[in-house]
Amino acid sequence: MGAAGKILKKGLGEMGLNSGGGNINWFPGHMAAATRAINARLKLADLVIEVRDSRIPLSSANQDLQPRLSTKLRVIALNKKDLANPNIMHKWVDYFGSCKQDCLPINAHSRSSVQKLLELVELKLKEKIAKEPTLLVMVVGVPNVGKSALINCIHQIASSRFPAQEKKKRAKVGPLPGLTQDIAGFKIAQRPSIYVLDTPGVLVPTIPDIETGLKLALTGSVKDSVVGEERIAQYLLAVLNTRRTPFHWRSVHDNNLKGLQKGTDDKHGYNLKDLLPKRRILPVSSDVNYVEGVAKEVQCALYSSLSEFKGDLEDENELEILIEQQFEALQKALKIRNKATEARMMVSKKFLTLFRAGKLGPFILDDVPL
Ligand SMILES: Nc1nc2c(ncn2[C@@H]2O[C@H](COP(=O)(O)OP(=O)(O)OP(=O)(O)O)[C@@H](O)[C@H]2O)c(=O)[nH]1
Repeated sequence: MGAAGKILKKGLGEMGLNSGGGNINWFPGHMAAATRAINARLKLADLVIEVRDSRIPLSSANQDLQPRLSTKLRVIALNKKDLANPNIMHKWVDYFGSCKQDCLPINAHSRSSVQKLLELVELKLKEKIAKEPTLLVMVVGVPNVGKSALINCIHQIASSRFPAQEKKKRAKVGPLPGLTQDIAGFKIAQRPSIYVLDTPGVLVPTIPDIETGLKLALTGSVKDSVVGEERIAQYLLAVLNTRRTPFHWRSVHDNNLKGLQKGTDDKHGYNLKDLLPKRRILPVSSDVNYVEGVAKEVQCALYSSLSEFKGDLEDENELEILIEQQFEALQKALKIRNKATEARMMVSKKFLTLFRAGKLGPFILDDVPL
């Protein structure tokens, strides 16, 4: 386990949680029922689209259901590819290829991306297509990976392919003759008919260790309240520092400094432009600029604190000291003036929001297995 892993283990240990992850109640109440429900519906599916988060291609799987899923015709859709590091993505595609598993990085908000996924699905179903009149595709995945976004996009594509179909086309299907049942889905192909079920199967993520739990929390598959925003932010800082990511933000820092310098230089003289009434800026673009500006401030703060740090990043105690300094630097960068107790929570929430929206850059948190 790296220093990032140790830090979070230590932090969670103080909360009285164990390091194995097995005894933590990550998903109170729903586990067994959810798994039973998915198993029953999986029987009906001719092909399964397993949606995973591109940022955690392995951690966003459900290990309990993998044996079951691997017996089915399956395509793994690595969703949110826009948030994942494109320089590493191809290694994951190669990895799944080496496991003889079809996989495709997608962005569920992009129609052309989902269209490519449907082409792959139709190709995989080609063999079955010869034998069956109606085929069913089911979308499954752990919470928040983008199953609904994908299904909505498939619905749009289906409606343009078959404009006559009502909002919820009902497909008559059944696992055995005589046991036909009505299932709601969208028709994406004809002769034979291929339907994509309109309700996704929500899988319970597997949490074999705390680090996996933290990655799932960081990407939104585990509720923040289960671990706490501060610990998730602490983990994110540990990951960024041990990967030396803030060093990549040097140019952001240098450009920011140049900008500040220019700002003070400009103040020396009057400028006619400053006296004219300001043009109204559309709120949407000013919001975007504001968020970009905040993200830059955060990157500069983390770059400065890491470059000034003289300790050993592999030593968990020293890394922890750096992280404490960075919480303070982030508070300034984010202009949070609340009391110390509230400030930490606010810093964590804003920092996580920036990361989750991809404003700190694209990441892949899992390592490709050797
Ligand atoms: N950046 C990005 N965001 C996405 C993408 N797909 C989905 N999202 C966002 O991810 C969040 C979760 O998407 P959902 O479609 O609700 O995910 P889900 O898997 O149905 O979630 P549950 O209902 O909790 O199981 C939403 O904010 C989506 O807008 C994507 O490809 N890229």
